Amino acid sequence: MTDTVTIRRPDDWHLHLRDGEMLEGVTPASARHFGRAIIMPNLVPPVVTKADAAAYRARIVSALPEGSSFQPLMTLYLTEETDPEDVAAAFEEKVALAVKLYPAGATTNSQSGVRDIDKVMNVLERMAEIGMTFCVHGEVTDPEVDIFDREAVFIERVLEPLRERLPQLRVTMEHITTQNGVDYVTGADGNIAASITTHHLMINRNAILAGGIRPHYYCLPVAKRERHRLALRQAATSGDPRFFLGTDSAPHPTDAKETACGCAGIFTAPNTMSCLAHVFEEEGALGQLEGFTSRHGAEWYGLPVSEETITLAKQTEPVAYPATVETGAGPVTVFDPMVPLYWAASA
Ligand SMILES: NC(=O)N[C@@H](CC(=O)O)C(=O)O
Ligand SMILES: [Zn+2]
Ligand SMILES: [Zn+2]
Repeated sequence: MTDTVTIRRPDDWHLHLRDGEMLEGVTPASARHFGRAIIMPNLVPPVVTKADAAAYRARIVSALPEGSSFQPLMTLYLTEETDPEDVAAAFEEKVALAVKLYPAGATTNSQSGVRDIDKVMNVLERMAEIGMTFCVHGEVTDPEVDIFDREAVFIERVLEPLRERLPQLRVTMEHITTQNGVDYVTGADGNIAASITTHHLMINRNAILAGGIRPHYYCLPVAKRERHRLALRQAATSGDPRFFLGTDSAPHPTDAKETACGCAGIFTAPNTMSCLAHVFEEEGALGQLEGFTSRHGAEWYGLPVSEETITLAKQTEPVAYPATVETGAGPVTVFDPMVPLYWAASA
C-alpha cells in the first residue's frame, strides 16, 4: 500500500524567478506545485516602484505554462529613495503585497539596498499605518561580524530597535537559519512571523565545507551548525502559525556557482515538496505539513487559503529528479538533498 498525504495547494512565501531567459526556464517548476508565490525584487536593476512591479508581474505571467493559474505576489525593493506614496498606492491597488529590505551588500544583488534605516523610516511608518508587511533579509553587513553570526547580530542591532520604535509594523523575518531567529519570533508579542527554506531544514554547514567545498550548498544566510537546523525543524513542524514555507529557491547558472567566487543561492523549486514530505515524515509530523506549506503564510498575509489540493504519495523506489534544469541562460543545478526522496507530488 502506498502512503499518501493530501494537502491544500502550497504557496511559496519567498521565491526568486529572475528575468528574461532564466525566468522562462525556471518558472514552470514553481508553477507545477505552488498556487502562489511572493516574488523577490532583487533583479538588476531592482523592482523598486509600483510600475516596476506591475511590469515584472506581467513578464512572469507570460512565462507561465499554458493554463497555469499560478499567482505571483509582488514585492518592492526598498531603497533610500523609495517614495512612501508610491508604496502605499502599490499596496492599496494590490500590485505589491510587501516591501523587501536588503541591507546594502548583504546578499545577491543588494547593492541598491538600505545603508541607514533612518533614511527609510518615512516608508516604514506609512507601511505600519496601512498594514503592509516588511519582509526582511536579516543579516548585518558589518565586516567585523562573523558571517555565521550575522543573523543573530541583526536581531539585536536592527530588528529589535526597529520593532520598539514602530511596534505596529508587520515584519516577516525571511529565511531564518538560527535558533536565535526561532526564539525571537516565538518570544515576540505580535506582528512578526518567519519563513523557513527547504534547504535549511535539510543541510547544516558541514554540507558546504566538510570533505570538499560544495558551492551548490552555498546560500545566504549561510547554513549554520546542526543545533540550528534542528531548531528550524522543530519550529517548522510545531504547528505554530508564525512559521511557514519560503523556499528561497534562487537559481543561478551552474557556472556562476562553480567558480572561484561563486554566487549565493540554492535552486530547490523542482524537488521542494518531495524534500518537505521527507523532513516532516522524519519528524513524525506529516500532519503539520499542510499548515507549514499551505495555511500559515496565507493567514499571515491575510489571503484566502487555496481550495485546490495536491497529493504526496510515498513510492517504493526513490523519485528521480533531473540534476539540472536547462534554461536559455544556461543549466541550473537542482538541489541535491543527499538522501533518496520517496515522496512524489502530484501537479
Ligand atoms: N538566498 C540566496 O543565497 N540568494 C538569493 C538572495 C537572498 O535571498 O538573500 C539570490 O537572489 O540569489
Ligand atoms: Zn535573502
Ligand atoms: Zn531569497
